[in-house]
Amino acid sequence: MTEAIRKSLRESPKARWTAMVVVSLSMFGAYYFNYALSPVKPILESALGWTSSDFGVYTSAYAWFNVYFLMLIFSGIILDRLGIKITGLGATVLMVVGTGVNYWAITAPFPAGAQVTLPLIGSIKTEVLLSSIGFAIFGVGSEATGITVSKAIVKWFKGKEMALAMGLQMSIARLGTALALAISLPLALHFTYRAPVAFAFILMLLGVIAFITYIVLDTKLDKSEEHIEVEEEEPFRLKDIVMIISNKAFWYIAILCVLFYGAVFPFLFYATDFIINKYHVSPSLAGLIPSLLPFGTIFLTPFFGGIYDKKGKGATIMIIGAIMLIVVHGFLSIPTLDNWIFAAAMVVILGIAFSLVPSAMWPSVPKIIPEKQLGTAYAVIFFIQNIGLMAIPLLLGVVLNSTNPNVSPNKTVIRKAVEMSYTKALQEQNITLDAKALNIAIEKTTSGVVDSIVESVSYVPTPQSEINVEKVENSIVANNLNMLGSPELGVSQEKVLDKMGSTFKKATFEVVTKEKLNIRYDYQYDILMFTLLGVLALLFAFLLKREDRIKGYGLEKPNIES
Ligand SMILES: NCCCC[C@H](NC(=O)[C@@H](N)CCCCN)C(=O)O
Repeated sequence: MTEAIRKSLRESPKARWTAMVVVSLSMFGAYYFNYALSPVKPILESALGWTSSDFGVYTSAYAWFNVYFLMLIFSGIILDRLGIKITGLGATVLMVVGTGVNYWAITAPFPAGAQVTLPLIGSIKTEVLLSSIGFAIFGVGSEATGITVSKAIVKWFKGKEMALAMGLQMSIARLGTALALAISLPLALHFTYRAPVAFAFILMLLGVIAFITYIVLDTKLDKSEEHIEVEEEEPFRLKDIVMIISNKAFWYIAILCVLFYGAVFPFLFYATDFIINKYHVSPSLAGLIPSLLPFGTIFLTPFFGGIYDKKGKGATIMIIGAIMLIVVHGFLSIPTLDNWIFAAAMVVILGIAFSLVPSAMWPSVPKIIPEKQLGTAYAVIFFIQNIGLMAIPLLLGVVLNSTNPNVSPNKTVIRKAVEMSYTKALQEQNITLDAKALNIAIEKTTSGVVDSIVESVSYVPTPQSEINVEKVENSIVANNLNMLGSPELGVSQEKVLDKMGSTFKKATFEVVTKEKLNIRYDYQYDILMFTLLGVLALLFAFLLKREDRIKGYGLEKPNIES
């Protein structure tokens, strides 16, 4: 392997830490954009009529091209063959293009209800499809930048504070996530729902500038090593992929990665709804609890990285993180522990686990795989991780629906009754609403009723066999119209619609709670699935430690060479 230790620019702490900060800034915008639209979901629902499943399609699009077109694998090979500079520049430009397409898609005036029909996906709103394509292009750029940044950090920090540097790189990236959680909604409320995407576009341009600055530093590093005696490395060849995938320890890390991230990211995706359903809290408080996690990791990931650099124990750190994962999900699955403060404490512990494992896992890869193969190695790990992050939420959805078979049909009953109530009341009051506005009003009223029942009422649901769906629907409609009463003269249409919304919420609430319809999701089996992922992660962390003992990779040794 290349050994360049005589007066290389790497020897200057100022130079290598500057390089770390500059290259990490190219990922800051990526992590911002990844989460920029989540807080804006309700606004997009009312402004563009997006539904939750539209959001599901949009979110999953991040991995489409990386997984189905193997773009991540190609990115890894390109990185190892063409180097950090070309790959990083191409990848950051791709993020700009993807964000630009996304912005255009939500700005272009498509006719209301414009849809396209695609094989496998079925009918999809034109703007959802186009913004998803933008997000998929962005996903290719973002993941390719991720592996490039990792390889760049190894280049500057091998034998030095590599885990601290990687930890700080992740912190800088997660600051982008924190920024998205903090400012996306205010930006959208103050300007328009397009503002967070426009801001992401600016961050992506800054990301390209940051990477160009990094290229200058990287070129200086290469120059500083030109005259140093180095043992020449063989260039990367395609057969190197075989070497990577025939390495047992590499597979243990890749599997540990997908299991561990699979028990964190998809949990965060479902966490708000899980907390509302199990801990009886309002959606706004429930939304705050999962956001504790990224904030904690900003400080803890570099902290644990620093420990790994100085004291070693990389495999042990991963084992501890996996144990914490099991404890957290295990406790969250216990039905009687239903206090939200307890849930918040568990999320904080999950944050510690989510700092421990990444702080040791990513810097361990260069101890197992030679530097010239690192791009491909990181790419294969990211690829497997992306497959898991696409598949696990789908599996969770299937488990949730099959363990709660009545919840979704009962919610449909409520929605249908609310829809019938609006149609009748609007007819009676001679108001014509366009289909989009009507749909939004129905969605808002339905989710308002469901949320307030789940938050504030606890009852043993009536067995489904005893529910007469038609009778329940008719009672809801009758109660809604009865409570609404006759039209008031001289009141604006806006006020009438507001009154309909609030009255229908109250009246529907009364009937649903009287009939004791089951509309609360029980997440127990999903959380047990996360616990199982944790158990498997622990198993692979132990296997990794054993393999390290056999092969002597040095995972338990400090990263800083003395
Ligand atoms: N030096 C390696 C850094 C990896 C950080 C890691 N990122 C990922 O795993 C990406 N593949 C992002 C996946 C996110 C998908 N929404 C991290 O911990 O963020």
